[in-house]
Amino acid sequence: MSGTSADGVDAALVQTDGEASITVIGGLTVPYEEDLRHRLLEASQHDMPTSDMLRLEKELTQVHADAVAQLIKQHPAEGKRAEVVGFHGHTIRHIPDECLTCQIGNPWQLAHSTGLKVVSDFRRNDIAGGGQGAPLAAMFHRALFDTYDKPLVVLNLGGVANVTWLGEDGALIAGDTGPGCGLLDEWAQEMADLPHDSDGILAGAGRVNEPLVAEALSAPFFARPLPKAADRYDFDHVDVSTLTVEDGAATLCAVTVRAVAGAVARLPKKPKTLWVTGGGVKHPVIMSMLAEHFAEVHRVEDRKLSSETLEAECFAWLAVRRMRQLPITVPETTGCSEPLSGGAITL
Ligand SMILES: Nc1ncnc2c1ncn2[C@@H]1O[C@H](COP(=O)(O)OP(=O)(O)OP(=O)(O)O)[C@@H](O)[C@H]1O
Ligand SMILES: CC(=O)N[C@H]1[C@@H]2OC[C@@H](O2)[C@@H](O)[C@@H]1O[C@H](C)C(=O)O
Repeated sequence: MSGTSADGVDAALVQTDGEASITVIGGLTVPYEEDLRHRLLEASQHDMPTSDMLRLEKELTQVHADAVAQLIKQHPAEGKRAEVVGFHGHTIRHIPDECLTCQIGNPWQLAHSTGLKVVSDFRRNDIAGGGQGAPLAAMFHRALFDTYDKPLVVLNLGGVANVTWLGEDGALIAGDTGPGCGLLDEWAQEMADLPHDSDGILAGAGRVNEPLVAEALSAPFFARPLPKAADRYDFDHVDVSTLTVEDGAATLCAVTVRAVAGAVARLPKKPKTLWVTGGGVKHPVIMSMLAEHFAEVHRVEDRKLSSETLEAECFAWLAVRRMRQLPITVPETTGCSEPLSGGAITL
């Protein structure tokens, strides 16, 4: 999995039936070199010449192949028994309202490098079937949190933020809520030359500008009910450029958290617990702002799950579901018209 933050490839080795049986054997992250990260972010925002895009795809795929090789080397006995790689690739466009999405990554190259079957292109069947193409993690969250006290919400704080609401009797609703840490990353890079607001050092010293939060959240996206999905760059209208670096960071955290709270408030029942995953769990200001809106907030680590590799585990699980012809999306998770399988198999 290469998430929208473009910080690297997360990989996980998982033994699963694509249903309730999920055993995570190991996981790791291979960070991108600065130049590759820069070109991925560039390609995600601007049209890129085709040959440059193909070079980018080839290099990106090679990092994924290296991640698989490292993981198998770390766990040789289980690694030898690996059957399939779930390969999300990297999203460079997501425009569900036009039925468009694009994840780059060459499954043939990965299949040759690893000697394994590859499942890729997870989102386009959902889009073709009337869905938003994201989020895809909802059914995995349901499988993981099946025995927990409901209703609950799983919140992923990556570049974009997405939630899965789980009710009693297996009910689920999912969707993207708005920005995750993406806007904050850009702000930290532009204003402080930092890759991100590490440990909340900027936001922790700032004050929230309420009028700017209200203005940011007045965009039509935030009024739409779940399920809905967004591109990482759909929130460029959020403008804190008049503020100091610290106040801007605090205000961006508030935008992320209020958007989550607003989306969850419109769900059928208040969650008892919010389980948080993704890199945002390491941001203390975001976490303490969440605690102002939700009675119980936990990192997924509190239940021995990994916020770093949960999405990678999800795509392993989804790959197995694809091999078994099981659905990966339902109308409540993406708005697709019927439960749909997804993913292309490269033998
Ligand atoms: N120590 C830290 N302090 C504050 N924030 C952090 C820290 N470590 C990571 N982050 C945040 O987490 C982000 C990465 O999160 P993650 O890897 O879950 O995103 P992603 O998977 O790329 O995104 P998406 O889920 O949208 O695809 C970083 O860009 C940064 O904003
Ligand atoms: C189009 C796309 O890549 N969307 C990502 C992004 O990052 C978080 C959020 O937006 C989520 O909808 C999705 O990723 C996760 C893995 C998902 O599909 O569940």
